[in-house]
Amino acid sequence: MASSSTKLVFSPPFTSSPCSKSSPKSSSLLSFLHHTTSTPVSLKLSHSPSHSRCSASFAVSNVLKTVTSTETSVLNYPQDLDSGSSNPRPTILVSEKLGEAGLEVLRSFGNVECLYDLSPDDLSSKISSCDALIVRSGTKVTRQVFEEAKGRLKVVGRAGVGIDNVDLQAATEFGCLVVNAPTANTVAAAEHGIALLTAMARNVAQADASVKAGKWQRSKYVGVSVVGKTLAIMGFGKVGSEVARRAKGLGMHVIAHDPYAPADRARALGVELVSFDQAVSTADFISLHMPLTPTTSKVFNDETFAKVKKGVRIINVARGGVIDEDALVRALDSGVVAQAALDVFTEEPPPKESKLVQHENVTVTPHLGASTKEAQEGVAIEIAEAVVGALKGELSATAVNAPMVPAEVLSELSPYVVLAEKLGRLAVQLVAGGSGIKNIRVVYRSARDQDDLDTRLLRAMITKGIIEPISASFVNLVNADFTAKQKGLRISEERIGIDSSPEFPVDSIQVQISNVDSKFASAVSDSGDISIEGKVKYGKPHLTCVGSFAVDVSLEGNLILCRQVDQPGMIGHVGNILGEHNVNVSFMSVGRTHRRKQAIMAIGVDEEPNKETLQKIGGVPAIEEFVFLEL
Ligand SMILES: NC(=O)C1=CN([C@@H]2O[C@H](COP(=O)(O)OP(=O)(O)OC[C@H]3O[C@@H](n4cnc5c(N)ncnc54)[C@H](O)[C@@H]3O)[C@@H](O)[C@H]2O)C=CC1
Ligand SMILES: O=C(O)C(=O)COP(=O)(O)O
Repeated sequence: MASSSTKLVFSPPFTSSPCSKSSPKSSSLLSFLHHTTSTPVSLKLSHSPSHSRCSASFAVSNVLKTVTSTETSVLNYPQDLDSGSSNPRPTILVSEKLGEAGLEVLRSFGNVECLYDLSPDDLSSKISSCDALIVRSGTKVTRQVFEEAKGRLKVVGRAGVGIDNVDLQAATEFGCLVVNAPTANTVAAAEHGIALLTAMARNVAQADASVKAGKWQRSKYVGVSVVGKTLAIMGFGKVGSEVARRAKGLGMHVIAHDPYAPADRARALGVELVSFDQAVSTADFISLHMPLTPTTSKVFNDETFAKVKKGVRIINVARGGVIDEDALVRALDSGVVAQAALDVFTEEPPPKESKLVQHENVTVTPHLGASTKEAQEGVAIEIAEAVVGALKGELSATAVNAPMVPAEVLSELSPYVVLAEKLGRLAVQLVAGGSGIKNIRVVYRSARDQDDLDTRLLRAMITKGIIEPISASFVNLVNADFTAKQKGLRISEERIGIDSSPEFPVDSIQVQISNVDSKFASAVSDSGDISIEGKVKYGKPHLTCVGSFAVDVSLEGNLILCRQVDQPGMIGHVGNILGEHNVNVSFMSVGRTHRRKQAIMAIGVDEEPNKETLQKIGGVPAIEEFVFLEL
């Protein structure tokens, strides 16, 4: 049983609910895997006393019905693709050229429309009839697109890596999942980087144009050798690493700057990780491979060019925006930068009269980094599978604005996800109207190791359950944290370790709402919070605790909670009233504090009782309070 030898209590210590039957053990901090938003989620380490003063709980009847399917659609889109439509297949808009193999995957699942020349306005007016949108780098998926989608757009697939053309904040706010295809074009981009590096060093493009113009200028196009030269890779991620590997093969000395790259990956490739200044000041060639973000925007500017080795050569297959293009023109004119080879531009296509593009020491390509047959087929399949998965309500391994949850974790958490949402829905309905909800505490009891319980899904579903009954907001895993923050909800999570089999991820989930009045006083625990607890039993969600009362009711259909004086005949009495009004009881459970004192009756009902039925229940003399809750 319990081993509570470790007395780690982080302030404030949490007192376990009297309902909790599981004995606690030393608790540990629940790790929050990649919690990416700034939502005020706090997590505390606690140790609960090893008492268990649960009132006796007994099921009055056997389960008459089982809960409906607990199959998880964690994205929980606002409307069911299949409902109310003569054409249940989703509509997938592909706005840029996508490989045939990917289109095949999409066509097997939905109606695919390939419209490659949409203006921003056309896209905005088209989008409200689309469930998914697939883009490359040429389509700007702006806030306006999400607004005009009017809730229908469920997923944006970026057939490639860079997602700087998608307004991620807007996507998240609208609960639209964004997925990308981050691996299939890595080699293509690296090969293009090397092609530009060597072509630039040997003036291939300029010499080609010269010969085609009828000239033969051998001395004008004398190049530089790359062997023995120092190449600085800025951004040592997938593409950067592959460029490094190839440059090593060319006999270059490779250094890299990347504040987030693991040193062992660099070491394994024989690459030294250095500071930004060291990289730019020692390199003969600088190759850019970082994403365009607010931090990297125009990171190559006048100040940077003042630090480089005179005559440096620059390659950019990342994003045009990481360079201040006017500053680069100045550096080229002054000879500080000898040459540049650019695949990407701040504005694409760049203006015809662009000084940078027209510069004689600049080699350009029209964003061709990912454009090999092989990469495009790979990217198309990668994105099509991610989009189809997302449309089915699954999370993709390449989700950009939602946690990436492996399929096996999803399937394991599936019944707990259903439980979490139902607990959220119940808890919020127990709040008396008019009282503002601010602080929600979620307590997970689990035998799993701290790193082995990912609660993001559960938290999102509790948030959904709490918010949706009291507002018009639609909440899913993508926008749960954002929406909670918008509504001023503070959700804190706590994990209490228990001695039990770690076979199941969670033993119980408790939802507490603080500083509010309840319309059902018995739901308020000793600590003064509305508190309910649930468990998954036989794969189905059950309510196991209301306030200080233990109950056991399958969370199916709707629920009536009554507090009564514990005396014989109550179950029959209320059961008769419901039966007379044709309301089918699916489950009943009574929990009490002391014999013949107060008891709580939890009654699962298939149909919603009408006002008259509820009044009759309320009129039973021994019933002190009752509440009807929709699940
Ligand atoms: N021209 C083209 O057709 C293509 C362009 N790209 C571009 O290349 C970029 C990199 O792609 P991947 O290597 O696949 O992405 P990645 O995510 O694997 O690598 C990016 C690396 O940049 C690093 N980084 C982030 N901020 C940085 C900073 N301030 N300074 C230095 N490094 C920083 C990251 O730590 C990461 O290691 C993409 O974001 C995309 O914009 C990618 C594929 C094709
Ligand atoms: O994958 C990327 O980030 C790219 O830049 C490739 O862009 P593209 O799909 O060729 O428009």
